[in-house]
Amino acid sequence: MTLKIKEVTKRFGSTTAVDHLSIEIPEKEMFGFLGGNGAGKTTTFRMILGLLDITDGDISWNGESIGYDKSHLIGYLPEERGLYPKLKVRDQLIYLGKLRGMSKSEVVTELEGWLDRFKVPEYIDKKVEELSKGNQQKIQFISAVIHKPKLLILDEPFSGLDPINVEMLKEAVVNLKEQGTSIVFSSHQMDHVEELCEHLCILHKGKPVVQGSLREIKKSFGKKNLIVHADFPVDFLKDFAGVLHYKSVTEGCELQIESETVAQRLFEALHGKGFVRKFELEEPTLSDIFIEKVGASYE
Ligand SMILES: Nc1ncnc2c1ncn2[C@@H]1O[C@H](COP(=O)(O)OP(=O)(O)OP(=O)(O)O)[C@@H](O)[C@H]1O
Repeated sequence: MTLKIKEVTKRFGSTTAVDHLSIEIPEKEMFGFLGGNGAGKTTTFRMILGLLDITDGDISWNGESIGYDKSHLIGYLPEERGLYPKLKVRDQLIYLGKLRGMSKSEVVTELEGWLDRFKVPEYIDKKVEELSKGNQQKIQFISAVIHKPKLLILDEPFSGLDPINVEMLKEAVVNLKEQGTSIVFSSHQMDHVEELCEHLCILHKGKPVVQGSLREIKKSFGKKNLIVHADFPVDFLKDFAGVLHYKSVTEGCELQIESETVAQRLFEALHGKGFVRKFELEEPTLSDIFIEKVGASYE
């Protein structure tokens, strides 16, 4: 089971929201779909769901064209949450589950399982409007997964959740992946993507600017974060050529450097000045990569 997005373009009049995007997402994969505001993420999701026509290109699921008729295979947690406030959780989910071909008893069994898992079994008889925003989000998540979709699209799944609920939802998402669900997920919180995704794509103005495995992407960026802890003042390092950012910390400094060769020069400059307790080159974070690739041309 593979989702294939092939050379997909979407135009709204003179605006090109998605521009020649190609992605493949296999089974048991959690794929990170990143981009700044207006990059084209939601537009892509809506094309996958068949809610928007594709201007050019093709999206297929397991070799077959995808569209509205495949909606029972897909689960979607939209960024703008949309539950009926006056309905009880049970009735809401029965309604949504039936739309996806489930019987009432199947929905109730699944729903009870999920509510137990989220430690809120009593919510079954509550109206949505009686729940806090974060708890409404749990219900919306359940509504996206209750029919056991093969492909799950999560738009900013963790926004608005407290750290305990973030962990609970992460665990649920990882379990679904392990059971075989393909998951595409967008987030502005890079640490979540870094923790959960093996592959990712960063979109900028509709075009993919970084794409591939997280490990390879990091490797190709080189180690540009340097940590220096020393028993003597190290602020003279900030004046060296190739030092892009300098931050003083209690034990020394943290630097961003142009390339690994700059680190070699700094290492030599520290020689004989005193005791150096730490000199460590670190891989860039996903946030560093995002800022370098997208930030440079950000409006
Ligand atoms: N129905 C529409 N009509 C015209 N333009 C649209 C429409 N939907 C989206 N756009 C434009 O397409 C571009 C991509 O928007 P999209 O909502 O896909 O971005 P996004 O990456 O989801 O952003 P965000 O992170 O802010 O949710 C934007 O320039 C947006 O204004």
